Amino acid sequence: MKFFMEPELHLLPKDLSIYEHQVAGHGYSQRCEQNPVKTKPQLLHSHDERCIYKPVQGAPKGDREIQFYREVFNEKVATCRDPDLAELRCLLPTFRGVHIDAATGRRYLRLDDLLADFVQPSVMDLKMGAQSYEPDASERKRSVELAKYEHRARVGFLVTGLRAWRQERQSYEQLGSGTGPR
Ligand SMILES: Nc1ncnc2c1ncn2[C@@H]1O[C@H](COP(=O)(O)OP(=O)(O)OP(=O)(O)O)[C@@H](O)[C@H]1O
Ligand SMILES: O=P(O)(O)O[C@@H]1[C@H](O)[C@H](O)[C@@H](OP(=O)(O)O)[C@H](OP(=O)(O)O)[C@H]1O
Repeated sequence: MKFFMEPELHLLPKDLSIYEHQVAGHGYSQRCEQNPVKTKPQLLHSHDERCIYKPVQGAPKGDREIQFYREVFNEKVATCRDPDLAELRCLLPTFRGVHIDAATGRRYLRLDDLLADFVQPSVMDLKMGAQSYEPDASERKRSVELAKYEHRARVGFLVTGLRAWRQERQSYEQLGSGTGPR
């Protein structure tokens, strides 16, 4: 019940749908698998609010992400630990608080849907940098990340997912992690 004591927590609205334009990230691979049992929480969408609800990840990543958005979108920029963070606002979806699903206790970040104005949007998800694990990552995490794209150290980024609308075929083309320059 700890979460209900947080001052800036709101209830998750009803009538949310699974976000159809997610191309990578947590929960995505499971969504693509044929297994009907989905244990990972999914990115949710409110068409009317033009927002997405992104599941807060486990510790420590989830709370770090909340802290990051709270600092960037803090109205009192002068009280930010790093006022330069406010310059990131124009590059990020607007953060509109943390919501909780009362039934499960799971928390969600409410963010503007960057694709709300687009019809048949094409989306590419990238991870910047030559490495995507922390210095103290487990051997397992290292090998999972290294196996995703063998040219990453040289190319300097990884394409984690790409979904492009093909007008001539009137359908989406989907490419997964590991796509990229060779
Ligand atoms: N505000 C948004 N508007 C539209 N689509 C979004 C938004 N946020 C996320 N997405 C979609 O969800 C995907 C995953 O988002 P994101 O990379 O933030 O998730 P993540 O689980 O933190 O991923 P990772 O841990 O791999 O960085 C994006 O590639 C995009 O398809
Ligand atoms: O799509 P899935 O199957 O949920 O897979 C997750 C996805 O690849 C995330 O990008 C990754 O987090 P990071 O980008 O933070 O490494 C996470 O690693 P994790 O399990 O170590 O959190 C994976 O489990």
